[in-house]
Amino acid sequence: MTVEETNLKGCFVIAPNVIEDERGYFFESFNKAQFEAKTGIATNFIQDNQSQSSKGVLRGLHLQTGAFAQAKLVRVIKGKVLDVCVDLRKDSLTFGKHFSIVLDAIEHNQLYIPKGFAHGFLVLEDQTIFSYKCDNYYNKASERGIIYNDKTLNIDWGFPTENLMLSEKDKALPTLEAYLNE
Ligand SMILES: Cc1cn([C@H]2C[C@H](O)[C@@H](COP(=O)(O)OP(=O)(O)O[C@H]3O[C@@H](C)C(=O)[C@@H](O)[C@H]3O)O2)c(=O)[nH]c1=O
Repeated sequence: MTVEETNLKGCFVIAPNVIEDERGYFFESFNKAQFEAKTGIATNFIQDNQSQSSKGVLRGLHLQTGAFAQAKLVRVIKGKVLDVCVDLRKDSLTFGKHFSIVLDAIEHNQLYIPKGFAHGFLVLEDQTIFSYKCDNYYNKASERGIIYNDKTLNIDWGFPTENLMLSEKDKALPTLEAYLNE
């Protein structure tokens, strides 16, 4: 696997070694020892999640705060997404900056998102299956979020916004400014 740090410290793009033969392909989707050696980050993933979405669905921007903050290792099993993470670490030089990347089931690329980031993705193909590892359990009371089209964050989702499909919960998320004043 190859690992490349993004413009946001501690946030990495990971490309697995995909081995192809006449039957199809094989790759190690997670290898703790290699991950830790190449990122320098000790991991303890304890929950795996999977979701399926139609094209035009946007999930996010989400995070859990406090004792239930989560680092995530995200990837696409089927289809394609534009994945976005936002640095909300208050002591970070890149606070408020985001990183975005297309993740798909052809490249099998992954994104490691540290604790203290908000995360979201826009689904670019129908029946996309998204999968991720988390290093902390789901805790409803610790869930927070920021509206995907926050003017300060200024994320280019590259998709006509009138066609997006969001949960009622996500439509009601606060701006970055309101989140910071919560
Ligand atoms: C995230 C989560 C949700 N749920 C439940 C709550 C709810 O009934 C249903 C769907 O939850 P949501 O609408 O929050 O699902 P979703 O919008 O897919 O939430 C996810 O979005 C992406 C962007 C992330 O980064 C994730 O951490 C997570 O917040 O699943 C769990 O049981 N465990 C979990 O870990």
